[in-house]
Parts: sequence; structure tokens; C-alpha cells
Amino acid sequence: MQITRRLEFDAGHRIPNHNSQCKHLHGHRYTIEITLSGDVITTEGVSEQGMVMDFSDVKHIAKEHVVDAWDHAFLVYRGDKAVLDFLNSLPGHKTVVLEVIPTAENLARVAFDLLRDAYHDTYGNHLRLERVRLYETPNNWADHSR
Ligand SMILES: Nc1nc2c(c(=O)[nH]1)N=C([C@H](O)[C@H](O)COP(=O)(O)OP(=O)(O)OP(=O)(O)O)CN2
Ligand SMILES: [Zn+2]
Repeated sequence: MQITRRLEFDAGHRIPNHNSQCKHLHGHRYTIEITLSGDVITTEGVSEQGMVMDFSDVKHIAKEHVVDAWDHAFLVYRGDKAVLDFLNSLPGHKTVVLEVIPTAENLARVAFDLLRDAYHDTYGNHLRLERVRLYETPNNWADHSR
């Protein structure tokens, strides 16, 4: 069985070498979808009976490991020195420095890596992260799958 939880966050970024508009500093209302697989929990009487994982727990883990860190942050490539220097000059600015350019593809992969080990199989139901889908806009998204 697979379940998916969707969350949204706002963040700024730029694609420094882009040959069009995306080289400019701008932001998106990102959507992240987290897909987990596992057996439906059959343990009698527990809160999660009938579920793969409580959607609320899926949300809390995603917020703790990715969403709260990226929300209202500027996501910047470590190699984008001009922008990184600028952001570092702003006292207390919320900046997330990435080892990769913050495209939808790379953000999906980074989020997957951050979340992979965060979902624990509490009930022995073979719970695991299957896919992170990252929407940069409602029309543009990237999938990173196991
Ligand atoms: N494969 C990818 N292509 C592009 C990415 C990306 O992450 N992966 N990112 C961008 C820019 O970040 C840009 O902000 C994308 O948004 P937008 O300009 O809205 O995209 P479109 O031009 O395709 O949207 P339209 O609906 O056609 O205006 C660019 N490419
Ligand atoms: Zn963009």
C-alpha cells in the first residue's frame, strides 16, 4: 500500500547559469509530496490500526527534517558565491546552502536524502520512503524515487 502527504512552503532561489529568467533572484510556493509504502497496520487497538502511517506523523516528520528548514529561506548553491556573500551579509537571514544548484530535480533528491531515514518502521509494517515529488510551480515538478 502507498500513501502520500502533500505540504507546501515558500522559498527563494535562483539558477545561476540559467539562460533565461531563472538566473534572477525569485521565489516559489513549492509543494512537496511524500510517498511512503508499507503494509497496513493490523495491530488491534492502536491509533494507527488500518493505516500505513498516520498522515499527521508523515507531516510532522517532513516539517522537522525539510519543510520548516526551507520555508521562507533562500536556497542557494554553495558555488553561487555572489549571492551567498550577499545573503551572509544580511544579519540573521534564513539561508539554506546546498551542494547542488536548487533546481526542482536537485531539491527533490536532497529532500529524499534528508527524509529517507526519518520514517521509522514502528509497527514492523515495512514502512519506507518511496518517492519525493517536488513542485516548483503547479506545472513543473520533479520526482526522486527509491
Ligand atoms: N528541468 C528544470 N527546468 C527548470 C527549472 C528546474 O528546476 N528544472 N527551474 C526553472 C526556474 O526556476 C523557473 O522559475 C521555473 O518557473 P517558470 O518560469 O514559471 O517556468 P516556465 O517558464 O516553464 O513557466 P510558464 O508557465 O511557461 O511561464 C526553469 N526551468
Ligand atoms: Zn525558480
